[in-house]
Amino acid sequence: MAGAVHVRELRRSFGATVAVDGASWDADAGTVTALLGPNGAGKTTTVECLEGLQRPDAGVVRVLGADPWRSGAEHRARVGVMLQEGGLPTTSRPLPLLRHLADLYRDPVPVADLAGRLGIESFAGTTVRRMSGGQRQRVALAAALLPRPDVLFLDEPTAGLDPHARLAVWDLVRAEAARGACVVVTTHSFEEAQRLADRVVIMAAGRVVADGTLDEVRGGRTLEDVYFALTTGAAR
Ligand SMILES: Nc1ncnc2c1ncn2[C@@H]1O[C@H](COP(=O)(O)OP(=O)(O)OP(=O)(O)O)[C@@H](O)[C@H]1O
Repeated sequence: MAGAVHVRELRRSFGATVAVDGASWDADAGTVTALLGPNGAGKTTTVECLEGLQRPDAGVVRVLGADPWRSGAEHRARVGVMLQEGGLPTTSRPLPLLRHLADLYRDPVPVADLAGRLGIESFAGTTVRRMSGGQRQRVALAAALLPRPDVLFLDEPTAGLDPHARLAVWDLVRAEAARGACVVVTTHSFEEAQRLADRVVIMAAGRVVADGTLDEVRGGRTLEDVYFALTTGAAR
């Protein structure tokens, strides 16, 4: 299905701060889109509008053809979300927590599969409170993948992960796209964008300053050069 994620002329302000200033881009099923941009560029605000956590002031956002602000439980079950903070209950251990979440879904990925691929067994006895940041992130990612979502939003999924875990996450994300999911990843890592993404959207000061396939956006230069050329002076 084309156009799994659709953003048109999106605007969202907080008081005098225009967080998103008329952004437009699309992402298709079976692809990974990397959303890049300096701190404060409007990436999280855009993604939260797509997740139905924030309401746009103007413009249109659609996920799987639905307005995420008004959509119900059935729609939400098709959308996987991994937030930076994780939002995991602090006294849980990872495997019972994931098994409990799996029970909420009709056809979950087996917990043992995800736990194995993300190396979660090695800290199975640790409560969320005592986990390292990277361990929490792996559990949050496993939780987002459990329902086999059609659309997956990942906010800096490998920030702070060790190199082995990073590779495992990249493999899993590519596998999600290969089975047909539309994956949107916000990242500050050029390596991550280049390893993962079919398409790249670069935001600066609330606007989209580049949008295309990785090769289109690079245009024969490095992604890093293009990024700095388009975003320097736009940080806030
Ligand atoms: N709830 C809020 N109240 C006030 N201002 C906000 C709020 N959320 C975001 N902003 C502002 O909107 C702008 C865009 O923030 P946003 O979090 O979308 O950026 P970002 O691109 O995700 O940044 P980062 O890379 O740091 O995560 C920033 O100036 C931020 O301070």
